Amino acid sequence: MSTGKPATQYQAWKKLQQLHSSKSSKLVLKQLFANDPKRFSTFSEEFKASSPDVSLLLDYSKNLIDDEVLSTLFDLAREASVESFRDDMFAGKHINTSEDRAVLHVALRNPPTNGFKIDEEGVDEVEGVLKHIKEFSDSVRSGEWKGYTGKSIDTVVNIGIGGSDLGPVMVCEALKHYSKRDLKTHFVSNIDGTDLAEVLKLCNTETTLFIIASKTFTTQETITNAESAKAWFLEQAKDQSHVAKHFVALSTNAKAVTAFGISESNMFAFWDWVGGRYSLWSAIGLSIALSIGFKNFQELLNGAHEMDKHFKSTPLEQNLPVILALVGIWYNDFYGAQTQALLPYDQYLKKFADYFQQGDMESNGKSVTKDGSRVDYETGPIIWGQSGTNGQHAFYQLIHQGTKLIPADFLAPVQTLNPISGGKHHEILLSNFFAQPEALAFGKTEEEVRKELGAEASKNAALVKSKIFEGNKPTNSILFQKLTPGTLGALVALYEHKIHVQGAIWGINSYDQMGVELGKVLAKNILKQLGSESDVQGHDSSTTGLIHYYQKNRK
Ligand SMILES: O=P(O)(O)OC[C@H]1O[C@](O)(CO)[C@@H](O)[C@@H]1O
Repeated sequence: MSTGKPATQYQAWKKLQQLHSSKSSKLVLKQLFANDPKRFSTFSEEFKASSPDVSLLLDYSKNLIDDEVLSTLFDLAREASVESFRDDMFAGKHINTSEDRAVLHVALRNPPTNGFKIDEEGVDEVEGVLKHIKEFSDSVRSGEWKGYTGKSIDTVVNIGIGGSDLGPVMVCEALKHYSKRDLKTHFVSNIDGTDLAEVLKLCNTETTLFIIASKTFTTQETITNAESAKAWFLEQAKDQSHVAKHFVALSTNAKAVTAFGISESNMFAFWDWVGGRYSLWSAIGLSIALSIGFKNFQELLNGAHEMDKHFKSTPLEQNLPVILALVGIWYNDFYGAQTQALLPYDQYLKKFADYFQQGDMESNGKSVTKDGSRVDYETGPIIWGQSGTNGQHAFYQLIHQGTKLIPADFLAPVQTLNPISGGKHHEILLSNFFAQPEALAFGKTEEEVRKELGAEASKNAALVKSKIFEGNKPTNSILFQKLTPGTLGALVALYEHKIHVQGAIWGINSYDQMGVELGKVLAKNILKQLGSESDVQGHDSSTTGLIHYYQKNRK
């Protein structure tokens, strides 16, 4: 188990505080690189999976660290029992203590041959569900699965929210290159009727398959959207028995699925040891398998499994998720950085940051430790970002010259999947991928600006100042070979394990999400009161005023 101790109690934490006060002014990237020609090779690690396609290089040399800081960060990981907590997860211990659950998404991407045996209900059913996914996706993709008028399926609509949406959305976008183009995939998540209404305009009842994805099968948004989709379908199809050809469910809740009108044979199961935001590897990935085919889905799982093996067996000093987690903690807890940017230089990864907003922020956005003490240090960062080079023309100004420290991860493929115009686009893209971390780290001095401006510099002091780049902004750079399903699996697992390590050090439970409950309960109560003004009871004057304004003005 993780110690669950407040992180400030670790000796290494105290030492890191001292190191930050005594040497942060000396951790200047320009000097650190000048003093050590081997800095890149010292502070970079390569990950190679057994499949030659899946490899990546993590360069973390452009961080505000030296040997002493880094070795103290590794001491912190050891003191916080990161290794045994990791082993507990793989062993199926109930590390999600508040819900008394194992955390076993790693068991979903575990080939059956390596003897990973865990005594937890459902672990031995993983293969069976994968087989079900294979058979079903093959049959839909081949056209063998027919709708109620005998036509094949050409449109898939996944209805789900949070972890039952974001993973499939991100992966289907990321692996679009491998997708079956004549099978359209749509995602409906928001309770806002606009979301469903706009997707239904693109669908034909005869050829559309609805996937109702909900771990609990009680989520208000998903069940309401699913019911409206079923009503839309039945308006045309008329006969309730046709639902079986057009609606399938992904859930842990067989009772609620059958009550909704979907038979158990059309249900793809998973288990409560799969957290929603870690569920794309489970039956929740059905839309992925439909889009890219089961073989590619399996490769995605295999790539993640390779990263699991790396995380499980590599010494901390060479362990990529551990390194990312530790340098993240250095900024989050000692430099006071509030956010972490994820900046993929690959258009296919444009949803990567959105996905890890839930992955990271729902996991580590906690303020009490596992034993209930209020933390007196910062926990999970705000995750944000977008694909390069779009971000450069939007928010990089603030990263370069604003007042905030924004640690950023840059990710890019060595090889593009679309080498158009003789590879020109990719070379331009990558030149930006290389240039931005360089500019952030080394900046531009006043002297350089003055030289560049020539005579004008002496006339316009403000202009000179505005053109200075202070530099010393930390980044990680991740270069992967090519965006294959396996590589994506490895990248996602890399960040999942980073989140795990950070949660272990902060002593929090990364695997529950109590913070989403209160708003849900209040909304249910308010929904009952929206009928008339006199029903609106028990709120503050602001909430009451807003509801009354709505009631007076709705048509
Ligand atoms: O799959 P379900 O049960 O519909 O839940 C959807 C999402 O709601 C949450 O519980 C809260 O947002 C997430 O953790 C989960 O991914």
